[in-house]
Amino acid sequence: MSRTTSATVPSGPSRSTAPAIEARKLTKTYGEVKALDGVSFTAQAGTIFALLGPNGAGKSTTFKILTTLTRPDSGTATVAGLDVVRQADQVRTTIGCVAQKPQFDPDATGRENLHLQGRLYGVSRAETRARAQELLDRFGLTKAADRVARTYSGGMQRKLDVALGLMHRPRVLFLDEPTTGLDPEARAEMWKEITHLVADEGLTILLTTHYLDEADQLASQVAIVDRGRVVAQGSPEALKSQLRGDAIHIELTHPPLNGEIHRALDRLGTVREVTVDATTVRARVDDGARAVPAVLAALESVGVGVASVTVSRPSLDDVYLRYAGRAFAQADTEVTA
Ligand SMILES: Nc1ncnc2c1ncn2[C@@H]1O[C@H](COP(=O)(O)OP(=O)(O)OP(=O)(O)O)[C@@H](O)[C@H]1O
Repeated sequence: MSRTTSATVPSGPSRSTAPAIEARKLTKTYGEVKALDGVSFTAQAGTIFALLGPNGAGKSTTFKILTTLTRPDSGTATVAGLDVVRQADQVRTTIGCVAQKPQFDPDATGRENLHLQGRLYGVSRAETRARAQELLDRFGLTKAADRVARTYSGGMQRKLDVALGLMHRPRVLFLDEPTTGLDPEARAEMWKEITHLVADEGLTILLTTHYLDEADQLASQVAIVDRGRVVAQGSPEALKSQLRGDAIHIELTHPPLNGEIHRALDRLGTVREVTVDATTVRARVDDGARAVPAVLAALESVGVGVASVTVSRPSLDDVYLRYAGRAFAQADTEVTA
């Protein structure tokens, strides 16, 4: 199914009105693949902005353009008011960048890694020592500071990577999938650190993620990216509150016959935005609890077996479904496959 529409949802005031990042109609093609097809968004200073999308949506390509690692084919972007193509060198000293792949030297200690990073950025010796200690304390790495980084847990290694990105006190920090591969506890800790960073260091953070809950929890603004385009943008609350009523999620016992479910639910006149895939039906209704008996009866009348029914308030998953025309998990698996 093709995408339906796109939207920008207004939301409440942010801490500052100056844009820290502006992307305008970015395009990028790799051979036959159109990775970006006109990506535009604005992130305000002093906020956390999330680029949320399934695998292959174009998040990393946008990240690479904004951090000057690659150039767009067309379109423009500024970071802290600097053009990412024409003023790439200045952008590099203004931003911190934490890529998906580890950036530390596994055979050096945490402290040595931080000292080296400080020197690479031309930070004075005294400031490097002080900043390294400050970051080790902030990320709970002081005890492990003089152990080689190879011996750190996954969560500690990720924290060291973020600390490296902060050594030169950047104004804007880019985090590419900051919690991928972390266990739930390490993930929660990383979320806490990211939130504190914005408050304590006055940073703007742009993070890419394919975790809906991560964008929902952390970001004051989210741009949902699908197939190289921003299909919806706004605060998580504003995006969700746009969707009227409740979401109904029905797991079927076996794949449905083509068209049967749509016809049966349409006849009820109270069910909208019905999507059906392998063994799942999703739809929206004004009052979930009231609608469920009629929905189940309608499915039974066309011989469809139901394994479970869930009624929930709208989530970012529902927002994605509305604007991309397919469920987030389905899009994630399509590209992986
Ligand atoms: N260097 C490259 N050469 C060829 N194709 C590429 C290259 N980089 C990205 N692509 C393609 O461009 C599209 C967007 O990729 P991108 O990595 O930006 O997506 P993503 O949203 O970051 O996904 P993921 O979370 O899987 O990294 C994908 O189809 C990808 O295969």
